Amino acid sequence: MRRNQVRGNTYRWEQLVHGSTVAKIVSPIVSLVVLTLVGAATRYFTQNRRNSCFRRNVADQAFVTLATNDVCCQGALVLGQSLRSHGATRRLVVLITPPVSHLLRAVLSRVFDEVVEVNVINSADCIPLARTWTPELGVSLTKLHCWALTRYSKCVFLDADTLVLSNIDELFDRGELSAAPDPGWPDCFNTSVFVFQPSLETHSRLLQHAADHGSFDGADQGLLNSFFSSWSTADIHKHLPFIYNLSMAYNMAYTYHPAFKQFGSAAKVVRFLGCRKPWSYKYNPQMGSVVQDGTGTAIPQQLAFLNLWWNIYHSSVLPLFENLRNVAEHTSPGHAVPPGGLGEPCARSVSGPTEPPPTEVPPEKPVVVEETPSCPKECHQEDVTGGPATGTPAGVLRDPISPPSPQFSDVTEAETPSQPVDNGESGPSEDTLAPRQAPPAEATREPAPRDMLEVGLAVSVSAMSIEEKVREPSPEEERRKWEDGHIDYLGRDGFARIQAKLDRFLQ
Ligand SMILES: O=c1ccn([C@@H]2O[C@H](COP(=O)(O)OP(=O)(O)O[C@H]3O[C@H](CO)[C@@H](O)[C@H](O)[C@H]3O)[C@@H](O)[C@H]2O)c(=O)[nH]1
Repeated sequence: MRRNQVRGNTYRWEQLVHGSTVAKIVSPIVSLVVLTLVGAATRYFTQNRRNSCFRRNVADQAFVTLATNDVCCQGALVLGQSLRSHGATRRLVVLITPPVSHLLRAVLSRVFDEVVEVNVINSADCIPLARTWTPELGVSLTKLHCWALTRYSKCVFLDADTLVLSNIDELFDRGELSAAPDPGWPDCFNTSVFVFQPSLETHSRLLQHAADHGSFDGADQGLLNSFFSSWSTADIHKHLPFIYNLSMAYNMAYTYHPAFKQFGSAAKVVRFLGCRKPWSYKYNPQMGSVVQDGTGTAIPQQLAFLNLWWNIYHSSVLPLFENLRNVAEHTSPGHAVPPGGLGEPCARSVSGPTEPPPTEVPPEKPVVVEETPSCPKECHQEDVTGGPATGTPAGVLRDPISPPSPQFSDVTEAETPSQPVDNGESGPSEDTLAPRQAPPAEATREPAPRDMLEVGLAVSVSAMSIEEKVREPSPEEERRKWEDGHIDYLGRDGFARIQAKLDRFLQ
């Protein structure tokens, strides 16, 4: 009966509609409006779903950086915090090498979802590369290991000396290999920022390519440009706009100043090119500005970015050290570090893909380590680098998939995929927090001088600086060097010292 009534109503409506001239005019308009509304609603819901999907962390994509020593780790930390503060929705991964100290590993694990230890690829070990080898840059070849991060479907690599100025998640819409032109030779891409697709096949082809052809600049950029040699002509979509890799060289005026004036404000990633990095400057926290010391005065455009870098360091990185130090002070020596790391995370701990990105540490947080205006630089170094109970790496993973390469004797032997891998679903397991049982394969090679760098922080009310110091090799490292045939005949292993040791032994 109800159905009949409905039918009756429909009939009357049709009669009414078809019978009236007004209805004949109104009907298409109503249909059009209804269709438009349905279309808009569909678009709205689809878009919303897509947005909410992207708002969640996308677990199989990552921003990746590299830091082979404690000094570069300072850059990686600022980069990581800048990504977080701009709402990066992908995971953050930092590749480190064995010389990175336990303290820095612990701090890195507060900012990055994964701290992955890889082997140093040093072009000095490879004859074809040796022709153009420069020790400073050779280590950057280590970034090739990013292709072995196959738990991610796509990644964006950023050098540790880059700083993110706004959200750059859209880079994940690009394919491999997307990069910005190098300012020095725009037919080459610059390898400070690039989009890539992890693949073990590409990884081993890259290593093979390095061994077969070397690198025309002795570093990763030459190698990657000759490997992805069609970049300049094949696909314009793989050319990232320059605003994703704005080069800032110290005390060098920008070569195309009008363009900088016109487009500079749209920059999304800035890179501190060359030998003088932000961490080489002194910073005055009261003024919120780097201290110009006359040795390579920064130009105004660069100064703004340098100040921003230091501002982030001061407000969001320094508290992480402070926090760890506090925790270490409350942890008796030999105490196991609890799962989840050392104390409360300042920035973040390992989180699942659905957790919202952590917020930056509020700038109000007190950050001064020691308030001693006239203290000499060295006096606070141990405050940070030598604190107790920081000897346990927190959330540090070995790279599970670095295949060995005959050309690179220092490349890690492949580890079984069954090794604990942080899947990002929970905090680091006790396994991953435990000190490594066996030294990594690559630790048997002699670390390059730059790899032996540690940092000290000199902090006073009016000046802060990150100080590089060359770490004395441990007795274990000394022994390994000796066993590997790296003998310091003129110094530590000189005949006189050996004789003295023998004499002592024979007494
Ligand atoms: O001792 C080092 C040196 C470098 N790096 C890493 O490698 C990157 C590049 O090294 P950098 O000293 O910044 O080189 P630049 O001369 O500023 O950069 C150019 O030259 C490098 C070598 O080709 C390329 O990797 C860069 O992409 C390219 O912009 C750094 O940001 C770090 O991520 C380390 O981890 N440890």
